Amino acid sequence: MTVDVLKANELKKAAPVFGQLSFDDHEQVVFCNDKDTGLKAIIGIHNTVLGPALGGTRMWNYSSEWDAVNDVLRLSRGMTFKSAITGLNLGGGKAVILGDAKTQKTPQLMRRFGEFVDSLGGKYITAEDVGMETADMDIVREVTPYVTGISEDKGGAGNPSPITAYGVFMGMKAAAKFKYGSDNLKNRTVLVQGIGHVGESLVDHLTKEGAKVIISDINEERLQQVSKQYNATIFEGKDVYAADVDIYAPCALGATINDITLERFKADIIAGAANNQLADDSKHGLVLREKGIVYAPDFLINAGGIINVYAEIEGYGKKEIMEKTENIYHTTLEILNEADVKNITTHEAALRVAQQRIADRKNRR
Ligand SMILES: NC(=O)c1ccc[n+]([C@@H]2O[C@H](COP(=O)([O-])OP(=O)(O)OC[C@H]3O[C@@H](n4cnc5c(N)ncnc54)[C@H](O)[C@@H]3O)[C@@H](O)[C@H]2O)c1
Repeated sequence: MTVDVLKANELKKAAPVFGQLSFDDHEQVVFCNDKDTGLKAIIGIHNTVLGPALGGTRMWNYSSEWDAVNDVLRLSRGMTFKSAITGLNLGGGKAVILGDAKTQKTPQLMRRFGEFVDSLGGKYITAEDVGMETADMDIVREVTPYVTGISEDKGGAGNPSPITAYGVFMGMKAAAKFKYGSDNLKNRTVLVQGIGHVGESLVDHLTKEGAKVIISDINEERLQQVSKQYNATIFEGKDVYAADVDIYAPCALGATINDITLERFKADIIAGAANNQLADDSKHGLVLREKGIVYAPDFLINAGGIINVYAEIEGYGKKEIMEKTENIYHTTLEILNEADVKNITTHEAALRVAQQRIADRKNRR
């Protein structure tokens, strides 16, 4: 998934890895190459103070290798803060495989990728992300124990996406409580951008709550199917960012909140599953605050998936998974109030909590 923050030309001007803004003190970056299977992958390990770096693998047809490097670095950094704020003993990491998941993903390629993960001896633990299925993680499991998100019949916690969607729903309700004084989303208009694994499940929760759901996706077939199943309205306008809705839920790409889109938002609340929604954390977080748009930090409210896969390591069950995910409601409300009191962005408020937990652990060592 390309990120709008720095384009290839700008990245080239910076030092290739250590000099990138997104490098941000990564502990280790591993480039994996295998001619026989066509595998080209990058594993980013941002921080392991709290535990092994856990984060999914994304397979995406990047427009350049620079975009892939930038994406994996931004994503693995985000995982550090996601696990820290959620109270999990995990560090932050992520992997990207360069290529088209529909045409270039083979069992051989996934197995080879698993061998690279295994070579890190547990410092990085993988899972699924965009372009990956639970079945792919089952293949990775054949060659390494350092994988989560495997099938339930193979001892895993299964597909994390429905849990992620539930956490996003909780975060969205908390944001509504903060903005409107009530967390009831009945009759609120919610635009869900991207109705993939997480987006569709979010549509399900919203529909059951009685919200007016509008959906947008680049996949026409999915649009028709989800619209029919949940009686959701397909977005017909030209500009999804200017849609006249109460809540915008980005569940597709990162960096959709950027210099170009920011001026156009009419929504009161932004709460969605996509990672790295703010193209520039501090700059765009501040503009949202000035415009009075309540932004529920992505790495806080989309943590349901990591809570689910962490169960495979810690051995807790569905009940605890759901309780921890439901708690996203309270944490989100606390962070929104904290940001308000301290007059800082909601992203900054969440980041401070996460960074403090990491600093405390480091000091105790
Ligand atoms: N799956 C999880 O548990 C999880 C956990 C945390 C964060 N996330 C993040 O949530 C987002 C969605 O994850 P997913 O697993 O549902 O992915 P997915 O690949 O299943 O779904 C993504 C959907 O977005 C659509 N899409 C792509 N570009 C679009 C565009 N420009 N406009 C509208 N739609 C577009 C795709 O067609 C697809 O339907 C990703 O950013 C992912 O990193 C997912």
